[in-house]
Amino acid sequence: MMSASGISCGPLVGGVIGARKPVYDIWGNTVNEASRMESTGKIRRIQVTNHAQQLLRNRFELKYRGHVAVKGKGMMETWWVLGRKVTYTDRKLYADPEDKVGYVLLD
Ligand SMILES: Nc1ncnc2c1ncn2[C@@H]1O[C@H](COP(=O)(O)OP(=O)(O)OP(=O)(O)O)[C@@H](O)[C@H]1O
Repeated sequence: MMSASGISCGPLVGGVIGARKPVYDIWGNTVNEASRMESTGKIRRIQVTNHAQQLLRNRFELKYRGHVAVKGKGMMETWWVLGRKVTYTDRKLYADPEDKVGYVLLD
């Protein structure tokens, strides 16, 4: 199965609604943004908001996408998540022991 993914970070409200058939759901601007990151993204890519990128950038390799038109929000700056950053302690993942920093591509 091929899918696009989106991530946003921020406040939201979660809870169970329904008496006969209770379901847990989440609501808020953050949820809508995450959904828009998915719907304006690309297959096999992870698109994230500015706030999410700030929280991820120390541990993940990101690439600036630019301004994206988002329904209900206007233009938003977004980033692609390329993969996890590999640190010195992860060097065993590399054949070259001197290759101290790199990243693992997701695709
Ligand atoms: N709890 C949730 N789980 C998954 N997706 C959600 C959730 N809440 C909102 N969304 C999705 O976030 C998007 C933005 O929500 P919004 O309230 O702006 O809807 P809308 O303006 O009617 O958008 P659309 O035209 O996409 O239906 C919608 O596509 C909606 O399906």
